[in-house]
Amino acid sequence: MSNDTNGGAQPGTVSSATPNGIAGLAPQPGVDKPDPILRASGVRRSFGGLTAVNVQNLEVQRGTITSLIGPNGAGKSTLFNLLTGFDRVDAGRWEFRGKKLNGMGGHRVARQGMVRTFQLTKALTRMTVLDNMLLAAQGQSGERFLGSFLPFAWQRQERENRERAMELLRRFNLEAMHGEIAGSLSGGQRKLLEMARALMVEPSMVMLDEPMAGVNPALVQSLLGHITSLRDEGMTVLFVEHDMDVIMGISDWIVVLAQGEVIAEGRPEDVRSNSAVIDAYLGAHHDEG
Ligand SMILES: Nc1ncnc2c1ncn2[C@@H]1O[C@H](COP(=O)(O)OP(=O)(O)OP(=O)(O)O)[C@@H](O)[C@H]1O
Repeated sequence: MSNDTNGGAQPGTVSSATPNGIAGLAPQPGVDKPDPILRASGVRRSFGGLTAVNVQNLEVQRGTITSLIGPNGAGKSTLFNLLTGFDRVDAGRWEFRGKKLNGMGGHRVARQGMVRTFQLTKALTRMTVLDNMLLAAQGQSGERFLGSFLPFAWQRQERENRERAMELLRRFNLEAMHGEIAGSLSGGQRKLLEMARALMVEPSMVMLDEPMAGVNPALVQSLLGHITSLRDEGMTVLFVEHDMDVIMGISDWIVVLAQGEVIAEGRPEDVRSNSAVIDAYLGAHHDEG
């Protein structure tokens, strides 16, 4: 697919570098990081009698690619939703760049610089690629509010948004598709668009929810290249992904959840050989069987 080219460094080469001061960290659940961008403690969420998330302590080191993994039902999506303001905790607190986020809805969280990707909804697939990008900026920056009082500022903002949108579409090799209906994109191109949309608000951290799901294996390397480039530009990336090969190859740090709790953390090589992780995955397979 000519529209999906590698966005930067080779993903296979990044993990051994362990950038940003985490190389010497002890691979312990809940270990403090030297320069955390996100810190969570005592975060709990139950559904009826089931404790879906019970995270005592979790820090994400600034400028890393950190992956959240765990067997089915481990609580990954629930934790992701809680941290990004799309679900409410029963208890706990978390802060991003030193600012408490408890109680903030998703749009306010995004305005703090922590942005998540979303799968394109039906409505979005009927809009053009460019309009998708412009809507992402509008939904997250409070632009409507500005426009209702200051039309000139709004016009300038709109022009800047268009410029940024086209620049990002160029970066993700979607420029030629800007006038096309988003629903006509391939699975891989949709994932690129989802990532590009998240970047409209110039976040300092992007949270990717299964960015490789449904993507043709040939395009996975391209997506990984883009993710690595984001990290290399100084962004922090947190992602939830099922594919172990993908995670081991690209992550600087891995957090493993099982039954809602962080059971292990470390560099890929630490996690790969961790017996608690192996047991959790095997246990989950037994439960399924
Ligand atoms: N809205 C909800 N109502 C009731 N139970 C829920 C709800 N959301 C999640 N759960 C339960 O909470 C637990 C954690 O689910 P969650 O989706 O967070 O896990 P996950 O690690 O993302 O799993 P998967 O990898 O299968 O997507 C599961 O037992 C799930 O059934």
